[in-house]
Amino acid sequence: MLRLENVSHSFKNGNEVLKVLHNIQFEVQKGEMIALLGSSGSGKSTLLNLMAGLMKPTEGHIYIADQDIVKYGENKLAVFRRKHIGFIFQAYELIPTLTVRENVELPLVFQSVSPSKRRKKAMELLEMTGIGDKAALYPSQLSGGQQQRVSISRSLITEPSVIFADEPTGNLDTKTEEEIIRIMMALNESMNTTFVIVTHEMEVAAQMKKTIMLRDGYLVQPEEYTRPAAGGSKAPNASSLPSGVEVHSEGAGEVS
Ligand SMILES: Nc1ncnc2c1ncn2[C@@H]1O[C@H](COP(=O)(O)OP(=O)(O)OP(=O)(O)O)[C@@H](O)[C@H]1O
Repeated sequence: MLRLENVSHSFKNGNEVLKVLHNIQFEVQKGEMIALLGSSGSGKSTLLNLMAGLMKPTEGHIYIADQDIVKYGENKLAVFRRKHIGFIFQAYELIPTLTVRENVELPLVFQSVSPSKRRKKAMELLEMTGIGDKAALYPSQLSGGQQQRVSISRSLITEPSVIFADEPTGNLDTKTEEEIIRIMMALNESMNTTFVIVTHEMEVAAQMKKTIMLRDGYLVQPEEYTRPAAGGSKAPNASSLPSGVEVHSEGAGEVS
């Protein structure tokens, strides 16, 4: 479903080249829900932008639905994104002048789906996320958790191959965070939608069946995440993982 092969990325600042991702390799199967965990600056957003086709990696290949999106030009990529990728953002990113239902419908407007079909599908998703009764309200009339349910409904309406959620509970209290995670897990089960959830919160990651961790741009094993590296920024190795946690770290071991 989603496969990264030897993905590396560097940013250029003047004459300086900063390598922020090193030989990232992993695979996410259809219907899986994984957490991408890492502290601030570890490279999570960069990796997310690459996987979502918003940036191109310096090296490597990214396959989504068996297509290498790295080879795509801008126009093809934009079409591909609309069809295959859904987003959930930390700050919800809802349009304040549209009602809840209209916000959820919006991605289908760009796909020229008829108004009655759009409305029906939006209402189904709002019922599934438990806010069908809020359809006629505006985002500002909703709590943070309710706004995130709108955003989740919107991300699902195009039936994307994969949904990338960037710190989806970052603005929410613990109880609401649990609700949102529970909703995403239920949708993952019932719709078999693939989710990649970016977070720096261990509590969120702990609820996922599979976790991928980044530190200093390398994939690492879970204990490496909390333990400071001896002797500076070293690429860790991966072995003896707790059950249910899958970490791939080919290429780790080099420090450049
Ligand atoms: N456009 C850019 N130009 C130069 N360096 C960048 C750029 N974007 C990110 N970086 C650097 O890349 C590294 C990884 O940043 P990234 O935003 O991917 O981390 P993150 O794990 O998402 O952090 P956070 O949790 O704080 O959002 C950081 O050292 C950052 O300074």
